Amino acid sequence: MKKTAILVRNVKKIFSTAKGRVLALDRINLEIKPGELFIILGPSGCGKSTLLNIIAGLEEPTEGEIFFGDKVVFSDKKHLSLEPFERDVAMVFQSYALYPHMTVYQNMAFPLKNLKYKKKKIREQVIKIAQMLRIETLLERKPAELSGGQRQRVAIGRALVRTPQVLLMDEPLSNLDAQLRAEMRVELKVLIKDLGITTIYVTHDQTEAMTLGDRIALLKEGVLQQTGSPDELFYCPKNTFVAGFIGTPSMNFLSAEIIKSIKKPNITIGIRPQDIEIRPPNKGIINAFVKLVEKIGDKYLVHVDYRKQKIIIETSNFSKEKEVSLFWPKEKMHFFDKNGERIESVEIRFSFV
Ligand SMILES: Nc1ncnc2c1ncn2[C@@H]1O[C@H](COP(=O)(O)OP(=O)(O)OP(=O)(O)O)[C@@H](O)[C@H]1O
Repeated sequence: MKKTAILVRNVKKIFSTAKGRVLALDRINLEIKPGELFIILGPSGCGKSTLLNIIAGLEEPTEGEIFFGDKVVFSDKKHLSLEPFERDVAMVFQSYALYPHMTVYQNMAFPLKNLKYKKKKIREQVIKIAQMLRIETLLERKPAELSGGQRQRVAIGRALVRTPQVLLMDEPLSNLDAQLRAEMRVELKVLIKDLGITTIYVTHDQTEAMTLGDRIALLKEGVLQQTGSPDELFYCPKNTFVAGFIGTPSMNFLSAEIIKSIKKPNITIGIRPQDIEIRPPNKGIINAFVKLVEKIGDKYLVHVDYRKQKIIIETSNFSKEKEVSLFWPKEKMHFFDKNGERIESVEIRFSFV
């Protein structure tokens, strides 16, 4: 098996608009492995869809190169750009444009008919994928007779029937309600893994990214912040943006100063809400005042004030104290320099400011 399914090299995208140029992507480098479920994550407008469209061949980068396996599918130097169908990609979007006059079966068979598959082969393939998606009983219905979740399954089925080399998905579950989304997410992962198709999945939802992805690339304003497994991004964020974007509630940030150091004295200390323990006053590291307590399921989110900075603690037991002390294990602290970049230092002596 080839080591790399998709290689994105130094991809830059500038849109020219009436109001000037928009730098949508700035020198993006990615290496996606065969069979990987790879997530492109980031806030609205960060360039996720642009990057996906560029990989699909629906949009051309301003600069850079893209490889599918050993094959160049885009190169600015070679003035080469393959069409989407030449790249053998299938796409699923947020709005699933099914043909309303066709049945589910006909919708799913459509891509295979176009490829001039034999009737028997089409039937076998549609039924196989419909069974995997658990829509085999709906094959004779029209899209209007289906629920949102069922329609989205049909759209996914239609993308998968011809077993493309690469599956590209742009927020495919965002039209579904929260419960259905969570269910579909799990099913989708099982299906993609069963089929072994290399998949790139765009979302702005970090929970979705963390549960679905083998690896995640997190973008901010067209710039790649970090690529890694969900655990790498959660436990070892490269900067304060990644640290704050991944995990709910967000990581707490506290200002501090390095003691006995001339260089970079101001730092930020990050501690996740789940890593903080509430103790009686003076029994922890810092004393703080409780401002608000939220109960979410069987958990409490305790909001406290510490020297005008807000800290959130997630805990499973809390009795209504007003004054508390907070404790956390040393190894749970994340250190960032004044530019927000992670500092990998085992021994940092600091004081809060
Ligand atoms: N055709 C275009 N012309 C000009 N600017 C564009 C065009 N398409 C996208 N942009 C700009 O490029 C940037 C990236 O857009 P893109 O749609 O890729 O973001 P996104 O991360 O997918 O956002 P969302 O999550 O809101 O869909 C934005 O600033 C956007 O306004």
